[in-house]
Amino acid sequence: MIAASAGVLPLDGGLVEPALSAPLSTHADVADRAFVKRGSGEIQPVLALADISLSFGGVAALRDIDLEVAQGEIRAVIGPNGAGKSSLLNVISGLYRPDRGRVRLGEHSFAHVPTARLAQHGVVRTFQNLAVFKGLSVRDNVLMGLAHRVRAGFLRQIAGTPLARRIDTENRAAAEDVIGFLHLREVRDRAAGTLPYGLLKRVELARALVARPSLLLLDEPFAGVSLGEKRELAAHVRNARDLYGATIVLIEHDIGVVMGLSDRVAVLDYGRKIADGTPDQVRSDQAVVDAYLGVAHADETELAL
Ligand SMILES: Nc1ncnc2c1ncn2[C@@H]1O[C@H](COP(=O)(O)OP(=O)(O)OP(=O)(O)O)[C@@H](O)[C@H]1O
Repeated sequence: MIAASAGVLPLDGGLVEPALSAPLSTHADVADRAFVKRGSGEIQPVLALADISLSFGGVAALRDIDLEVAQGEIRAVIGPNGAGKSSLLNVISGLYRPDRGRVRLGEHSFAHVPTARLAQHGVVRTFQNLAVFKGLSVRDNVLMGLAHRVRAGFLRQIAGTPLARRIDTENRAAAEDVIGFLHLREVRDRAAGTLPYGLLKRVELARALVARPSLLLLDEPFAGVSLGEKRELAAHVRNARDLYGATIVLIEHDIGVVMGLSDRVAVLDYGRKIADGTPDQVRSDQAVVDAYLGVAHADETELAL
């Protein structure tokens, strides 16, 4: 087995009922609408990393990484412990400045992504450790996902005006929409701290989605979630792409869930990208097998997923 958590999840048939009715996309659909067309007709990925390298002292966390993420794609980055997954997500979200290389978000290219302006570029990131406010209701937690839209100082200035009321009404409508979408209506008034962990992860996803990001970065979204909750959460992540239109990049340890959910998977090992392709391509890639097992294998070896 590739890893202790690498069980096969029946994701193809195990989707929970979506809150909205729309056809679910196939991998072929994603390939069709893979890139944003520029005026010139040139195609452009939503996210592109070029030649990214990053070291900590003598440790090369990332080496010469190229990665493209197409619009509407669910793109996973996997790899053994210490492979560089978190470093990569931190570079994309601007928490780390790479030593070399560029990050392009849509039309904008950065040597160091401005983390404080991520939302302006349509990018939202979740963190591995839950960042839910336990004393707040589910609804208020979701509303926090819109807090960046209007500066607090401006809100204070316009308090009580029709504009303030309109912003509040629009925000509440957006929150209700995503609460319904993620099947959280029954718990919307409950304090988040009273909910089980799997539901909290869903609240976090709701808070990330409420701003309708064009690119959603998920940091180990399935960590600590039970098997049944993983299936449900995976269906919600897929629906976030299919019905909310978010392009999704996720780093994840649970390879089983990744293989069932992702359109393409990039594999890191010791900071290098050693494979990049569809789940089937990656699953049978000898370098990937070797990286996970840490030993050389006969050519016919396949990942036992
Ligand atoms: N802030 C940091 N300071 C020093 N070294 C770091 C820092 N962040 C990452 N590293 C090192 O960079 C390498 C890649 O780490 P990273 O956390 O990106 O890997 P990972 O694939 O996310 O690992 P895991 O799956 O265990 O979370 C490791 O050798 C790690 O020790």
